[in-house]
Amino acid sequence: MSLLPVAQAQARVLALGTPTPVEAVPLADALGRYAAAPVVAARTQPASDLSAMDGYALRFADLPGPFAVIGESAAGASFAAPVGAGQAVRIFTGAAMPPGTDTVMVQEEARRDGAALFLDGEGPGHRGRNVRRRGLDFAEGDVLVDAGERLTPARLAVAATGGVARIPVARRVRVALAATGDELVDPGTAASDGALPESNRLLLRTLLADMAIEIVDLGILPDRLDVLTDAFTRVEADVLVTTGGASVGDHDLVRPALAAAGVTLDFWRIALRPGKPMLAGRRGAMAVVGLPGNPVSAFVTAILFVRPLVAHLAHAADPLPRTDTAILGEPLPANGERTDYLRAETRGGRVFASTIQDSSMLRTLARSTCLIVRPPHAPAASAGDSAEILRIA
Ligand SMILES: Nc1nc2c(c(=O)[nH]1)N[C@H]1C(S)=C(S)[C@@H](COP(=O)(O)OP(=O)(O)OC[C@H]3O[C@@H](n4cnc5c(N)ncnc54)[C@H](O)[C@@H]3O)O[C@H]1N2
Ligand code: MOO
Repeated sequence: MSLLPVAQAQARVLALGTPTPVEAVPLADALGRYAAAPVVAARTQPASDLSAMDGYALRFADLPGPFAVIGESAAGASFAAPVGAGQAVRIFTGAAMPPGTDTVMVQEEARRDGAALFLDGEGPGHRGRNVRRRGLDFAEGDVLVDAGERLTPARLAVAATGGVARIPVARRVRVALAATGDELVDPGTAASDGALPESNRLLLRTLLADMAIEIVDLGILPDRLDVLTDAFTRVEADVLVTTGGASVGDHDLVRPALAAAGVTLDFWRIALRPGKPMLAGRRGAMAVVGLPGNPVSAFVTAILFVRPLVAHLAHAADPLPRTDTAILGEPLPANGERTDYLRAETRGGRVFASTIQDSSMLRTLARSTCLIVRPPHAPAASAGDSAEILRIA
């Protein structure tokens, strides 16, 4: 079987999943989810012309005054009577402009003598100065958040201001996690020399922690065909993610166990380093992604495939990770046929790839701030060249 290019593999993984049903949730519960329909403003903001400053509302044409102060307008307690020529109203930030006024004189430039008001400074430079016009931010009926956009704190705040109380989002995505390998033990367990603390489920759980998911933890499974097959047959989830046992060794039993559990394989092996032995398939509506066991390979494939798949199920319009551009601090050799994701650090505004790029080395990964993306057959690059990077810290 030939190696699948990364972009094709991503498209095929996304196509394996069915976006989950929609529920309307209160704004405070919608963080990190994706709007399943456009969020539309139910009101105009500001709903009327408002003062942007503490000072005096007046008619620009009457400047430089003097003015007679005839009342006060505060946020939530506006002055409703019409304001005539030569008159002004004391006003505070966020308060409605009284009818007839069009400009605010800031209080730092005002001098009061009883009800008389004098300009004591340059004054507002133009009609409408220090006034926020009705609808400045948005109008009723405007789309505040597009369908498929991620709900960030700022997007939730604008929805609240738009008079929206609940947003339709996908129900939580159920993600089943299984680590495989006879050598693996729970972290912190007193263990023999041959034992290795298991870290991939933690990596996956935490890489997905900012998304609306429910984890179905299948734990650490041994390298036994019957046990793996049984676990993969019973699991109920939107996505099953396994790690380890994806390669060609005698103890790499994930593929045969998935097949025995009724999973149809869509592809196996990607033109990717690290992460080549990844596999993907489905059982009914459940998407299945088998990540390689090496922790760095699991990390890279989780970012390139698992997070996007979960985002796609959660109705994200744009689920793939975004890359940036950075300047190389050192030359890089020409690349082979696989897209390479080099662990790298940023120093002085330039990126430096780690000397050893072994996919077992978590400390190197932990020190890295980005992955340098080297496309298939990229020519050698020099210090100072720009390169595509994926930020990871
Ligand atoms: N003859 C070949 N051998 C290998 C190939 C190949 O093409 N031909 N591919 C290599 C590549 S690339 C990778 S990546 C690995 C992936 O293999 P597996 O998915 O079968 O992973 P394992 O053998 O189970 O484990 C690899 C390594 O990672 C450790 N591991 C596994 N799971 C965890 C976990 N949950 N937490 C921490 N560490 C874990 C495991 O102990 C091994 O050291 O195959 C190459 N071989
Ligand atoms: O692809 Mo493996 O993930 O290079 O080490």
